[in-house]
Amino acid sequence: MSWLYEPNNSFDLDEDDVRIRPNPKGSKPRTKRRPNFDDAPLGMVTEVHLARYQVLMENGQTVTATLAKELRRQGCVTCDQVRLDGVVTAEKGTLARIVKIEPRSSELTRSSDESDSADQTIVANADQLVIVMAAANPEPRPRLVDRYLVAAFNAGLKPILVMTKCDLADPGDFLKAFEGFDLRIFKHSSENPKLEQLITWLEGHKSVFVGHSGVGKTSLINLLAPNYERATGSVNEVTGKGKHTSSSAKAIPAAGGWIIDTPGVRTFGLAGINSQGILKGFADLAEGAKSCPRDCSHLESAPDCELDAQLQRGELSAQRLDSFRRLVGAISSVD
Ligand SMILES: Nc1nc2c(ncn2[C@@H]2O[C@H](COP(=O)(O)OP(=O)(O)OP(=O)(O)O)[C@@H](O)[C@H]2O)c(=O)[nH]1
Ligand SMILES: [Zn+2]
Repeated sequence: MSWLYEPNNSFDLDEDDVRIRPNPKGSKPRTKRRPNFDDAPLGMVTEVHLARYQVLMENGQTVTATLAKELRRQGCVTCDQVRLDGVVTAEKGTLARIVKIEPRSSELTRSSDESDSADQTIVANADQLVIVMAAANPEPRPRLVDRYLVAAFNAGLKPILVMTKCDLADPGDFLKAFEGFDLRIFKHSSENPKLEQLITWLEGHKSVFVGHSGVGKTSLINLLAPNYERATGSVNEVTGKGKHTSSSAKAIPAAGGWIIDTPGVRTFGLAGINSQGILKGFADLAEGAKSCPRDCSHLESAPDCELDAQLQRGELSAQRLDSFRRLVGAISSVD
């Protein structure tokens, strides 16, 4: 448990409170005693750039801040609710300090495909994932949508699939593969944008937009947030990959909620995600799966999978089970 959650009455120090560490400089030993920042000014991180955090405060001002050393290991990301200490003003050249990160309601992480490297949290506290795919040019990629769906369900985010460039091709056939998911679908064409339905879905939510290069994600965000100019140079034009030091998710107020643009995030690794995470997107299957043998893969090949028994008894939809198994298959093929 971190020092942030220490009860207020624990400020009487005794010897156990002193952290013993090698102290070559002979400076004073550090103690656990720290101020309580529960009432410090609160804001939301809208962007992280080169260890500087843009924090939108409750009074509408945007303050630039650094992250207290104690919080660096924990990490602070876009949409984190944070408390500030120091010079909390929007004045140029001043720097505040993030001294507390409020508990997160969700974490969207880009887990690596190599299980030994660390996951990278991209956005905190979001509740929707908007998957942007083009109907053509570039061709839609069903496997990539599956990966995004796994990431969304695992993080507890509601997915929305936006098909762009519907003026170039009819995405009807492509979309048939996604009928078995709890997934809202929006068809878009920049030639004739009719965004009302999408805007109602975005209202009051924090929605993370993801998509691979060229699908029209920036064009769409610019339509939804006309005052937003994406910072250029955050994505390498040649490799299409974001530079880790400079690219970060950026939260933009739009459509009565928040749109979070993710330059440089093209795909999500799936290592470390298990079928339990995917079941979060399949409430109708989750109950039955509890009766499965321990470590059941829930795949068609799994012996005694309770989901098969339920299917035979007509208690669940074959389409839903197929869709669930397709996503479980996607994570299994990585391991
Ligand atoms: N025909 C058609 N073209 C579109 C549509 N939306 C975007 N485009 C075009 O597709 C190209 C790519 O659009 P962008 O918005 O830059 O795509 P992006 O997904 O942001 O791509 P990156 O900048 O690489 O991340 C541009 O030439 C757009 O004009 C659409 O609905 N229909
Ligand atoms: Zn099972």
